Amino acid sequence: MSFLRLGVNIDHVATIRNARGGLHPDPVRAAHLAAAAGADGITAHLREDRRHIADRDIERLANEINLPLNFEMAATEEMLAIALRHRPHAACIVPERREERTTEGGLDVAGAKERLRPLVARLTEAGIRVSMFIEADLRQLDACHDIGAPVVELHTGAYCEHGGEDRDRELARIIAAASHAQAIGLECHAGHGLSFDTVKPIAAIASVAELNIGHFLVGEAIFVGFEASIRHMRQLMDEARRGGGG
Ligand SMILES: CC(=O)[C@@H](O)[C@H](O)COP(=O)(O)O
Ligand SMILES: NCC(=O)COP(=O)(O)O
Repeated sequence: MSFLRLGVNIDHVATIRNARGGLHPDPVRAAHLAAAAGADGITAHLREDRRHIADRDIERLANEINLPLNFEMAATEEMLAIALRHRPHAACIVPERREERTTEGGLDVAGAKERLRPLVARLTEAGIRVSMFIEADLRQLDACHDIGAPVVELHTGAYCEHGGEDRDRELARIIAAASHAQAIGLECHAGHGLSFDTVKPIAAIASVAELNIGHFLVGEAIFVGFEASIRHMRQLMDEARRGGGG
């Protein structure tokens, strides 16, 4: 069974820091703790409104941590310039609306291929591995393949938010999308809203290579500590991979 990487998203360490406008808690310190806890990568989303992660955080993460940095960014010239400046391991292109509380869905790649194609090319030329944050939709997957993106990240928000038959339906969509991604040669990641209660069915999907998880881990850290929160998530992911789905 293939290894499943855990990318820890530290956005909401910065949310707490920004609540008072100071320097504590430091997202880069959180990234070091995540590495010590066994994270395989760090994810950080530099939003246009800088509501949590700041430009200085990205600069320090790029220069100070030894784990691969997955830079989440909107498809804008501003963010492209920042990505080219810091050359993260990966860039995940995500939709953004200033008025949204959090990411509400996947990027409509199929509806913007000619706008996104040059962005993917410029990031790729800089040695940055490009991921597209999309819904579990075969048309979106084919569009990502068409524009040359090597990686997709399937949005798991609807799966996490629903229960019962609706969650089962979302899970089936994600499983089918992950299978299609593998069939057309795309590396498949998944993320958004995952928790201890929801992670195992997603982690059990053999064609998913990476999960990006943040908000829940930061919240759980308030009660058990950041390293323990991450280690628990890692244990659940490993159990799922060994066949302990559920
Ligand atoms: C793309 C995604 O699902 C998250 O990584 C993203 O960072 C969510 O935005 P907030 O972190 O601002 O909630
Ligand atoms: N792309 C998903 C991610 O990085 C983390 O999302 P969340 O766990 O903070 O909802």
